[in-house]
Amino acid sequence: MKRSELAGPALAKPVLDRSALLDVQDISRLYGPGKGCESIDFRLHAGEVLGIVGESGSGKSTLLRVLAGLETPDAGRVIYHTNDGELDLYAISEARRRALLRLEWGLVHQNPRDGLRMGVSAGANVGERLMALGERHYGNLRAAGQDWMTQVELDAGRIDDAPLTFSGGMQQRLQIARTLVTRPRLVFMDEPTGGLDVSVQARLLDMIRTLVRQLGLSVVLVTHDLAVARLLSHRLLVMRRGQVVEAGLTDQILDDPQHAYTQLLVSSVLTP
Ligand SMILES: Nc1ncnc2c1ncn2[C@@H]1O[C@H](COP(=O)(O)OP(=O)(O)OP(=O)(O)O)[C@@H](O)[C@H]1O
Repeated sequence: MKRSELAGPALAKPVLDRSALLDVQDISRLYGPGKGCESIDFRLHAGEVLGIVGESGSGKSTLLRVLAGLETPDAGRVIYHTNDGELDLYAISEARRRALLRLEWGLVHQNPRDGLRMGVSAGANVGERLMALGERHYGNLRAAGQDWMTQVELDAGRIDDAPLTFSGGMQQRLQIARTLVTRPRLVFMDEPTGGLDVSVQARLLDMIRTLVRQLGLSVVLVTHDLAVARLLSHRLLVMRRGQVVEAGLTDQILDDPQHAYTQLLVSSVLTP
């Protein structure tokens, strides 16, 4: 991202539904001293985008995997607030955790190949997640495929093409369509614009920002790119060597960082 984009406007604050969606309580997952994540606490509210930032190796992806039910923590609890009550993510069965990811949550990987089935058509990639929710009507599945391809600004005329024939940016759009078609209550994104050309990144970011706003999505976003964090996140956690060194509103943290590490992170982006 360019400096000028970092200085751009923050995501407009939605009227937040202040109900808690996720409570993260003293979570640790360490592979070695300072490697992984340690003693992490925060609450995510409905309609909120929480950015997790920090340099490479600071533990962002480890934390995201634990939050998304993909890696068991050494200690701590992840409490998910459903409409029917609370679920303790690692006290429920593996099958129930998998079902959560399929039915109520969404995960956008940095590499779209990790989130798509490359050999089947774009439409099938979108329709498949709906089928997991019980939709069987071919016409409805196809219409949803076309609708979502349009929403992510892909040519719906390419619904029968395999994602293998798409560019990296197009594959990422398709992965987002596949994730959002089921209208998940909570979405995890790991470097969603990483590995793409800057101009492709900027257009994709713009689209993600629009969808987040329109759908009022609740998102946990991992990024090492402060410009991405600025554009998408309402609040930030800054991680260093597995620990959160600073947390707060995005503008406050990026405009007036308090911790020496955050000051370094911000200045290393701002200094040519
Ligand atoms: N499965 C694993 N086994 C051993 N060490 C691991 C494992 N996964 C991550 N680590 C280590 O834990 C630390 C944190 O890695 P993690 O991927 O969470 O950081 P990150 O902030 O997401 O970095 P990046 O942006 O480079 O992915 C690193 O030192 C990494 O080498």
